[in-house]
Order: sequence, then C-alpha cells, then structure tokens
Amino acid sequence: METKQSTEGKWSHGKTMPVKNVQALAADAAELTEEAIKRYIRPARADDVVVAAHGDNSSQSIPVIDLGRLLDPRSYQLEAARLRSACEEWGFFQVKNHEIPDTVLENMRNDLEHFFRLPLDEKNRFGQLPGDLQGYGQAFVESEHQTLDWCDRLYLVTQPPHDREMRPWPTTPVSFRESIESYSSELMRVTGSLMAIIARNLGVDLPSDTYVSQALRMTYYPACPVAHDKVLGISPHSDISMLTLVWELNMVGGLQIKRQDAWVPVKPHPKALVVNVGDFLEIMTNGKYQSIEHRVTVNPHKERMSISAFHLPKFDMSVGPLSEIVGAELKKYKTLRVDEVAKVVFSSKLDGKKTKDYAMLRV
Ligand SMILES: O=C(O)CCC(=O)C(=O)O
Ligand SMILES: [Fe+2]
Repeated sequence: METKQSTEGKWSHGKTMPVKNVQALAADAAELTEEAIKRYIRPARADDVVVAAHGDNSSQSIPVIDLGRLLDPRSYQLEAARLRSACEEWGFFQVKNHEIPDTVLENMRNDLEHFFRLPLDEKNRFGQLPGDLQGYGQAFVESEHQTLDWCDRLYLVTQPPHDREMRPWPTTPVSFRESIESYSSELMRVTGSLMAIIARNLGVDLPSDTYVSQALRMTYYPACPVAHDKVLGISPHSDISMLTLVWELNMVGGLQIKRQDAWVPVKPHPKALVVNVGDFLEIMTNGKYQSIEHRVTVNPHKERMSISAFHLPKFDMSVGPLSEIVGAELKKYKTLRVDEVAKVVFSSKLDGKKTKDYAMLRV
C-alpha cells in the first residue's frame, strides 16, 4: 500500500543503473584509449548521413522565431504564421528576443560552470539516490551491455514550486539555488508566451495545466579526444515534453536533428534558445505537430554544456488527442496518464521515438 505522501513520489518513477562519472573518466587523459571507453563506442551505422553545416539563411538551418514580433500586435500575424510553419514543418526552431535578462543568464552560466568544476565528491553530495533520477549523475542506463552516453547531468524538478525536492539542489556555489529559481521562472514565462500562441495557431483552448511542470536537465559533455566519431553525447531520442527549451550555454555545437533521414546540425545562436516540440504536444495534436528525433555528438577538443528545460502537463493528468483537432479524423494515439508514460520513458535507454511507439494506436 502507498503510505508515503511525499512530493518525491511524483517524479521518482524513473530509475537508472549507476555508471562511471564521465568527466572523471575523461580527465584521466593518459588512460584514455578506445579500450578504456569501450562502453561508449557505437557500432558504425550505414544510415548515419550528416548534412554539411550551412550558412544562416540556408534551407537546412532551423527557423529563427522572434518572440518580440510575436508579442507585438503589429507583427503578430506574420510571425505567428512563421511559428506555425516551424511547428508543422520542422518541430524545432530557435527563439530570439526572449527578453531573459542578461544577469539571469550570466548567473546561471557562472554557477553551473562552477558546479561542474567542483571535485567529484562535492558534486556527489547532490547525487542521485538509488531509484531516483533527480540530482547529479547519469540516466537512461538499463543494462550492463548498452552503449553509454558521454555526459553527466544535474537533473532537477523545478516547477511547480510545491513539487520541488530540495535535497539534490546544490548549495555550492551559494548563489546556485537562486540562479536556478530565476532561470526556471524566466523559462516558464517564455514557454507560456509560446504555448499561448501555439494554442491560437491550432485554434484550441490549451489549459495552462498542460505545461505547468518543469524539469531542468543541466548537461556536461566532456571533450572526447579518442574515437569521438564513434561516441555520442546523447543517443537519438525525442523528448517526452510538451515543449523543450534548450540553452547551449557555452556556444559549442553538437546538437543534430533528424530530418528526411539525415542529421542536420543546429548552429548555436548567441542570443537564442532552441525550442522543440515534444511527444505530448504530438499526441495532443494527433500528430499535426511532431516531435523530432535528435542527438548530441561530442567534440574532440571542447567540452559542451547545455540546459534543457522540459515543460510537461501535470503528472496526474491524462493526455490524449484533443477532440477539436481530431474532428472527423481517426485518433492516432491513446489517452494516457502522464506519470505512466514517464515511467516507461525514464527507466530505459533513450532510443528513438519511444513515447510514440507506446502511445500510438495501431488501427
Ligand atoms: O544538449 C543538448 O543540446 C540537447 C540535450 C537533449 O536533447 C535533452 O536533454 O533531451
Ligand atoms: Fe532531447
């Protein structure tokens, strides 16, 4: 019988097997051989086509949406049409003019960099506990035999405030909790603005409790001087969220999105966040907007840091295709509880569009 009424219960469904700290492994440069990192080496794949990086105006660059223009009645219509086509045709875009104050970004960057540079023992004071995913560590490890991702992360549930479990929130540096709090609120604001316009574009009334939960995954990808072309920072996956906002905070590229069976690199934009459609938005729109598979490659010389902010419906909500969108069409997805889907996705290896496979109705 469930007796514990703690907030932990809401988010502790996922679990992972413990593996080595990647930053510590990478720091031991003299020992870094292909043999030493064999758990990270992937079999070569014939379908691994990467599109060459293009200039900013290329048809192979993800669209850049201007939030300032979306919020200005004079430019709304044109920019909202651009947002609609970004959601329909790409599933990924960058958002500029988000008006997140520079100090919020700088504090967050400084504190996260500071945290990742702490000795491992210090970071592990805020480590994951067995059976939970929050805190510092690794994720999505379900077997001794799977290929591992070349990254460490600090994962925290940040919204709504009453769902927070403070133990894994670092207290070193001392300003870190405050920086996370401010960053989290700003990202909620940007997400709220985008979701309101996405709902208008879709002609639906999306209740705000479909994007009230937020989790931040702060990821450190060490440089990988050995066999970097056979190692991935994050395996191909789609995000379980409604909308994910990613900040590539030290401007090192590596994110690639799958488009027409090839991988398209996303060039970091100094003033923009990357936004992507998640699985729950795909389900609610009955596939009108689709979540897109993406992955992160590693750099032989440079470390990379990013913060993914996942925005999700309330955990005890059931999510399915919205009847206003389905209309006379067939429903393509089941209606499922958010925590049920999360449990499946968070406890196993990242592998393509797993939520879709789980939620799709085979008619
Ligand atoms: O690091 C990135 O750019 C993206 C990470 C990502 O895909 C994720 O956290 O789900
Ligand atoms: Fe992702």
